[in-house]
Amino acid sequence: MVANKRKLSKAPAAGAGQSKRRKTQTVEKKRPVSVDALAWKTVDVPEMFDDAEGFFGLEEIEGVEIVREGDKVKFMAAVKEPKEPEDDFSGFDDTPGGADKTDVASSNGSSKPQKKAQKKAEKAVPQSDDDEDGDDDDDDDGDDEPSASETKGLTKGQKKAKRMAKKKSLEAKAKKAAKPAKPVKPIPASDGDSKELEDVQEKTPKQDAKKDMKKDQKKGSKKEQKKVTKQVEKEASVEIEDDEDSELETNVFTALEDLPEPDEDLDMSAWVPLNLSPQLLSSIARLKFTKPTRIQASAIPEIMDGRDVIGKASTGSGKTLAFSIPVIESWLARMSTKPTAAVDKKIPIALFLSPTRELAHQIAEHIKELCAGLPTPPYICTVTGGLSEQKQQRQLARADIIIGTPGRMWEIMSAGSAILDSLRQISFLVVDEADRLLKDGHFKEAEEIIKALDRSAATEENEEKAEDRPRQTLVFSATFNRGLQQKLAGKSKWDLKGQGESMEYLLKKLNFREEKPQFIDANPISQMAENLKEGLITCGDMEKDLYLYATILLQPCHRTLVFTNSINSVRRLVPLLQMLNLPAFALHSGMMQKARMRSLERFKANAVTGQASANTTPGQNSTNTILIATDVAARGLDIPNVDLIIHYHVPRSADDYVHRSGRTARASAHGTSVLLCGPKEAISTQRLVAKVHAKKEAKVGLATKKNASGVRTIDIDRKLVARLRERVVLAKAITDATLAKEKGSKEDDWMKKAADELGVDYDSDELEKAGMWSGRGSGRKEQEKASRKLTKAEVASMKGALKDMLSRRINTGVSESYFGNMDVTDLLKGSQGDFLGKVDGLGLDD
Ligand SMILES: Nc1ncnc2c1ncn2[C@@H]1O[C@H](COP(=O)(O)OP(=O)(O)OP(=O)(O)O)[C@@H](O)[C@H]1O
Repeated sequence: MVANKRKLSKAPAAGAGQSKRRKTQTVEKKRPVSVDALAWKTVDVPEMFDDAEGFFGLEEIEGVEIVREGDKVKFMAAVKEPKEPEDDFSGFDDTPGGADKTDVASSNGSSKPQKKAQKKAEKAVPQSDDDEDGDDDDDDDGDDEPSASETKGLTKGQKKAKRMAKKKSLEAKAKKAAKPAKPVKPIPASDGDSKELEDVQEKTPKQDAKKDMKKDQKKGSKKEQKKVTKQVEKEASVEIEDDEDSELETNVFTALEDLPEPDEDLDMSAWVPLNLSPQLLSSIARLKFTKPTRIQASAIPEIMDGRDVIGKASTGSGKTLAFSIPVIESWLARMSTKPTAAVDKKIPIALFLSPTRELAHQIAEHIKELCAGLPTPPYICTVTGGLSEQKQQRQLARADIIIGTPGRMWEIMSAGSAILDSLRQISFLVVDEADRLLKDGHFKEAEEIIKALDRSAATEENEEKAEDRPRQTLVFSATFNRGLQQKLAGKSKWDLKGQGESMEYLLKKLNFREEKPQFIDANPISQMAENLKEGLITCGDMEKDLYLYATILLQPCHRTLVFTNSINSVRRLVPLLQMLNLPAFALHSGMMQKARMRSLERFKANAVTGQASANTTPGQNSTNTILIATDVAARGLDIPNVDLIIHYHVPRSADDYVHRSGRTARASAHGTSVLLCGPKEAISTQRLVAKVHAKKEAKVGLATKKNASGVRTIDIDRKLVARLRERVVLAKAITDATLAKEKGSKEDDWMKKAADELGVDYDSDELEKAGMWSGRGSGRKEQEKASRKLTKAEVASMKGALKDMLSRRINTGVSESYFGNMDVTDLLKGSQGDFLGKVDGLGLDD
């Protein structure tokens, strides 16, 4: 094994002996290259595979020598550059605000052909859009890692997609049998050194791929130059050992080096009643948190007293530290009494469960920040899907605190890993966002995890008695259903027998140590954050894109988070806003984990404080970054300076509304939440608002301007919005054309290949005529067809027209004949660089 490794590392070393100059010239010389540094060509598969799970992509490569050394394989190729990781919207400029700059036909006013193309576009892409009402098939309910029961119930389309993928894979295997030495490997690893290549081959969980490769190696000669096919998981979980993982993990949230030094003069007396250790107090001072929040002040002493706690407090009120501080205190106490025991036999002190991957990583970062000042901070391990399981298994073995999503956690626990034994000895089980985590998609895994934790290590069969168990249970959220709250608060009977698959049932399963856990409700009156302003804009069902754009332009802010109810909407809105020069990024559960993390990083990184002014060029408004997300971003995410939340689709439940809106106005910050409401959503919106504000006001409903609490109807300047229509229609036409072309060519390619293999003629028009595309979605198909028919020149011309429009400020209604008498500087002081004249924003500040 060692000898082999030496051999492998020797090959590049020989090259290293050459002069730098010679090295750069040896372009054609074959050298060992990582699988992912090869110039893979994507084999198109139809779009219907996009939402299915597992392997759905194929890539191929030619001109690669495969060299076998012992049980290792090297790929020899004349490849210069490592391949860039795939991005989500290949057809669009990845740079925020990226309306295509090279394709522009003219920037000097709309030319005749531009106008013609524009008209054609407006015809081809009507104002209506199936997607705007959120009634898509690709709902994303904000849960990560669907349970086994969920994947079992695949839709017809997904099953068909799986069947076809299987067929394709069998065909590929059959071809491979004829041509040996075609290694198949799942998912690209990133940085292409041969060590990583070994890791991928040794550790990939995709056993089929491994078997295929071994077979090929046995059959093939030592050196064969063949066409290699690799399978790619598209937007699915990636199981790859990769240094980039840890880099991303630590970069997503505040880097620890950035932490300020403790301020000696800080008055920390408000923390004294909590009896924290001087070490931890100094760590909190470093974070400049001079007093505990309400939930921290109430929950920390109870937890430190050894009680089980169910904590409820509004979004952004510091719940993470409320349950983390006592865990760290307990860990410090353990370290001071028996550090060697803890080191000898690593028993983690706590297991935290989170419903989403991003939240799990964020909790880890918050705890790391808290512990940054400690002489020996605890080792924290995140166990989430989408990243290398092998690496997580290794980290688990030395973890003091484990933070995981139920899906991946159960995957590891159920594999009979040694970690089970030590997990049974944890001192804390923390369930964050409990109302989400203990139901729906996570129910089964959560139940299994709890059962496994309670099984006696000795018998493996019997559950331990609660009093014998060392574990405290902490359950937190901003929302618990009202019936449950009453039970928890002792107002009705805590009798949860026979509740079936409900949250109450699982809470009972949590086997609290006490008959009744301590229920702490830090915000019994309102669930909403104190400094949140809520507004509602009514618009036509099919005008949401226009009103979304108008809201973003009218409300100057640093970061805007837009929530939709479907993945398709995210996929469509991101390029649409980019086409309108707005810096938009995507986040949904169909994305690969690294792409998700990258989006979050970009969303956080781009924001620059500062208002637009007369000097701001149109199109460079003061909204610095926009994240378009499904409910996967609704829970727990703590991103600074998010000042505006837009609900593009009305949320499915009042709780979702609370959590989405809670991404702004966190801690003591201010923020705004705006619902875009079409006529179809009016009733559900009324109900939702009534539910959310039920306790705060006797008379519930939408608030008037005078009645400032609750959700205010925003009197948006409709004339001004109308002035934005033309550019939105044009941007939408360009976006739809690009998306339709991409989708169309994939489908056509696939059908042609299938027809070829069957030996029949392929004619897409004939297929359509034969009614293959009729039924649900046929209207959308028609639109797509019309969009696809736009020529390249027409699209380029439309881009030119759009660029021209975006370069001009939007007149707010000032007659140009008065310009001579006006103070132009004052005139240009719009709330955004996009407007000529002053605009009033959304009017929620008065
Ligand atoms: N005592 C404190 N003083 C000031 N800021 C604090 C304090 N405790 C926590 N914070 C900060 O408040 C913000 C929100 O905290 P946290 O993410 O824990 O909220 P949460 O209650 O869990 O919200 P959600 O319900 O949305 O998950 C974080 O940025 C955190 O650093």
